[in-house]
Amino acid sequence: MAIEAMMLSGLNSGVVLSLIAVLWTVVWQNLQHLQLQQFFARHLSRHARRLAAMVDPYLSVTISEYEGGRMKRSDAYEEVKAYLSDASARGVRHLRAEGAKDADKLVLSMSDGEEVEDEFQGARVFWGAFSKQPPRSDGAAAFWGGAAAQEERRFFRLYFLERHRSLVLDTYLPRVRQLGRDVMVKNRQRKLFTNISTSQWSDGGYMRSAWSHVVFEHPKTFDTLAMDPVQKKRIKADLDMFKSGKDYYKRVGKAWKRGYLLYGPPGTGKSAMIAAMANHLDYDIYDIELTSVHTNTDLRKLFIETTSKSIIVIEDIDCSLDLTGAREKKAAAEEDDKDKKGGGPVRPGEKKDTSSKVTLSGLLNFIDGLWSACGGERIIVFTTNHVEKLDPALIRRGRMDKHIEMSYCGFEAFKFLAKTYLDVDSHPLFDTVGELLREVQMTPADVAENLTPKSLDDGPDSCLEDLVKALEEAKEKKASGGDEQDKQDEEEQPHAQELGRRPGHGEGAVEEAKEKEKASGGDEQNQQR
Ligand SMILES: Nc1ncnc2c1ncn2[C@@H]1O[C@H](COP(=O)(O)OP(=O)(O)OP(=O)(O)O)[C@@H](O)[C@H]1O
Ligand SMILES: [Mg+2]
Repeated sequence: MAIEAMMLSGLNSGVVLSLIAVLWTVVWQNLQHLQLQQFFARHLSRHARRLAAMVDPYLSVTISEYEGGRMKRSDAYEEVKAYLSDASARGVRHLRAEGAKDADKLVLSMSDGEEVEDEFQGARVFWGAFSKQPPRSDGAAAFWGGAAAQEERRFFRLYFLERHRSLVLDTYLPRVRQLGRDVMVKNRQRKLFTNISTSQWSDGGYMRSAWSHVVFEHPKTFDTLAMDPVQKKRIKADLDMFKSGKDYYKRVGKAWKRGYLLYGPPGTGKSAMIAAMANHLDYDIYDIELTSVHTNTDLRKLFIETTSKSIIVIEDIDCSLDLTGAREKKAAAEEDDKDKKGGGPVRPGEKKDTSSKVTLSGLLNFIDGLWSACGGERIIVFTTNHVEKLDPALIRRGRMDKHIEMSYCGFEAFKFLAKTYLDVDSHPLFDTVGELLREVQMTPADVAENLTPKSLDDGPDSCLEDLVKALEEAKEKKASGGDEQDKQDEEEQPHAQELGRRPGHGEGAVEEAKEKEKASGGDEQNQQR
């Protein structure tokens, strides 16, 4: 088709001949698997190349799917693929289809062996899509390459006339990448990744990717998250600043990442906040289940496989790792040592120790920018119900840059939820609810549940009555269970004293954190009350 077009446009026969020669070479490269070629290939393709060299003024640029020893997917390849997806739909007979953001739409790209023509400022260029079998690699390379190491190696090759060299290399290709990025944004389906247990990474000799994913479609946004409007505005501004901070991070020599610590009792909206952050930034989420990660090396591999524009989440960090008490430097160093010596990838047939050996030092290393050096634009979020249990080293500034307390529902948060769930700005029961919320602690999750209509007959009146009832019950329970609670607190006292903190829901640590934050002046406190 390309040849026909060239003839029609009246280009000289030398160009046509050269294109034939180039296409001939390409065809033969693609037919490598045929036995027939083994006989002719060596002679004919050499002649074709010689012919091309004599008359061929064409140059080519190859853009492969993987770069850097196949550990990292090439951004350029993805961008070219996205750019060509538009062009592909026009002139290509065989297309590959993938899902797009809009559930009914498909993103089309060229199948292997297809070719598409493009024109830029009077220069005509040709793109070809190819793939070849991966060479047999050793176990370690296959491990680090993951599933990708077993896949065919895809690449695009761009052909253009020598006289268009600088136009193509300096202007056209950067433009293609830029337009490709725009198409990617348009079609991007955000994903929620979860890590596969490391014992399944190497399954009967087949190296799997460390992550599996589903499409991320969480409806929570900052518009439906109940919290102090000033704090919400600040968090959004912080996220916006991060997203557009590429040059800033480069200038100050920091890895382009930011750590958030979300702490507070269960049901106060920590997970909801992560979803809102992902929706606000349009990022993917990588949810790391640390108990399924067996060594520090595995943790590094997981991190290397994350892509930029992502939020890496470790929920309930205090439950995932034994981080209580002082930092056991020696134990951590020993673990690290073991990890370096023998904790690496498990080969097929080897027995896997299933207990997690991820250490605090491994985790610190992970968030310290050492591994984030392999790519930018990543946010790391830890959540915990017990901030007092976390090692100070883990949450110090530079690691967890921003500490956000998510607390029980206050009157402002209640009014916000009433507006969101019931579409009411005021109601005679508001004052009663406000008073009760001052006396008992109820999480936004419980308030939201009470405000959710349970039948078609339910309206603001019945829902608010339900909430008042629930709050009164909680108040009674608190009054009758007060003595018991005091006893329990006394029992907990020794441990709390050991830690040098007051007992209870970690208020001591929270207060400490607040004081420190006041001193440093940099933190967010989501005081919903
Ligand atoms: N501040 C809030 N604003 C709006 N909805 C909230 C808020 N907090 C909680 N919710 C709602 O309550 C439910 C539970 O909240 P979420 O899972 O975010 O709590 P969590 O703090 O992550 O709890 P856990 O510590 O148990 O993981 C969600 O459906 C969420 O939409
Ligand atoms: Mg949660």
